[in-house]
Amino acid sequence: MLKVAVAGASGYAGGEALRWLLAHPEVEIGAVTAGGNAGTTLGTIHPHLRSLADRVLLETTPDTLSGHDVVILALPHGHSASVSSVLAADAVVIDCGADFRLRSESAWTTFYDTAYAGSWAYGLPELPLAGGGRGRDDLAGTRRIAVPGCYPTAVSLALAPGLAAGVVEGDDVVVVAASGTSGAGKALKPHLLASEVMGSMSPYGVGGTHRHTPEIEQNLEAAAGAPVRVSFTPTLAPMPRGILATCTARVVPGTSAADVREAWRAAYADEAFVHLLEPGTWPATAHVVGSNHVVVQVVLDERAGRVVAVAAVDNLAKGTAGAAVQCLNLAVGLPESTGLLGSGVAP
Ligand SMILES: NC(=O)C1=CN([C@@H]2O[C@H](COP(=O)(O)OP(=O)(O)OC[C@H]3O[C@@H](n4cnc5c(N)ncnc54)[C@H](OP(=O)(O)O)[C@@H]3O)[C@@H](O)[C@H]2O)C=CC1
Ligand SMILES: CC(=O)N[C@@H](CCC(=O)OP(=O)(O)O)C(=O)O
Repeated sequence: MLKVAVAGASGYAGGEALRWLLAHPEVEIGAVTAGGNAGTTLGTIHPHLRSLADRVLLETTPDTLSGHDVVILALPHGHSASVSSVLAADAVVIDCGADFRLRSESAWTTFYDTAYAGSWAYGLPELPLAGGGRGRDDLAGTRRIAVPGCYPTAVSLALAPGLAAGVVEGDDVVVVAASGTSGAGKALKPHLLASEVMGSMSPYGVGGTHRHTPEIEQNLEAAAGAPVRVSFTPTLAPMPRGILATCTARVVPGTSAADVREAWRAAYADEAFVHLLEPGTWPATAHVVGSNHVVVQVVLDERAGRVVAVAAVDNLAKGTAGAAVQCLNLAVGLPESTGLLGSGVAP
């Protein structure tokens, strides 16, 4: 059995990591740690995690996190470098935060206000890469993994097949994506009050300012093998979980609808968690909530000369904690889908 600690277990991502770890046949849950909630029980914070209700949340220190095979960090940005640097080099550390996602220091300093900490192997196993590889090629046996952001997961999986297959241009990618409110974490924020969010949708981070923009470009550039420019607009939707990303990009002249379909079909034909839907059916967040699955659809808009690619993910599952467990599996040499094949919840 693998002994797994979760830091930030009182938050949404940490709680979701525990939910997946409870369903994992090879995992024993070790330390669960928090910030201000240290000293309280998990049952007070996450009453849905019934079997862990009596576990006391510990402080997040090198002592409480040492002695584990795997440590999952679900902390706010800026904390992972100091926490991970004191953990044993042979422990697998999987960071759900943004700290180690970007390979470009200048992109980091443009979009984040903490010091650049470097980059780790990027945890998007299904990402099709230029030249035929996959994101997972970097992950087997790795000890340090950065889990992607939730929007970059949805957008990258929606569009990368077309860029990797050379049927889509990368210089004019436009993305509008809606997220449920849990994407913003559990801390109290005025714009997330029920009376602000219920019955309303609103954009934020508009005008190329959202910090996921460089991460999306990094992924799509890895798929295209060439520079990519993205205009990304996130929106907040009145639902607790889920992301729906609607992405458009110009097609390479001469590309047919069949070429488009084949690029996406081939990219995901063998994937356990990413599913290209039958023509005419479109992704919905309700189809993936509670699961580690991603649903994708693509169509050629012939009048506009653009593909429209849509993906739905659960931001807390494949968008964070499910991905963390998938990366754990790859890092320790277990089958990638171990503990993750459960269905979603509906309605
Ligand atoms: N929510 C989502 O959909 C996604 C989140 N992520 C990433 O996962 C990470 C966690 O996000 P999320 O769960 O949403 O955030 P939450 O605000 O819900 O949880 C944050 C967690 O970090 C703990 N924490 C805060 N400050 C400190 C500190 N100084 N020292 C130790 N622990 C601290 C909190 O403990 P306490 O409450 O006890 O103070 C809590 O357990 C973030 O980096 C986020 O970017 C990534 C993808 C998607
Ligand atoms: C709705 C909402 O506020 N979402 C968050 C994204 C959450 C996430 O995936 O990203 P990180 O891991 O990079 O924090 C945001 O827009 O910042």
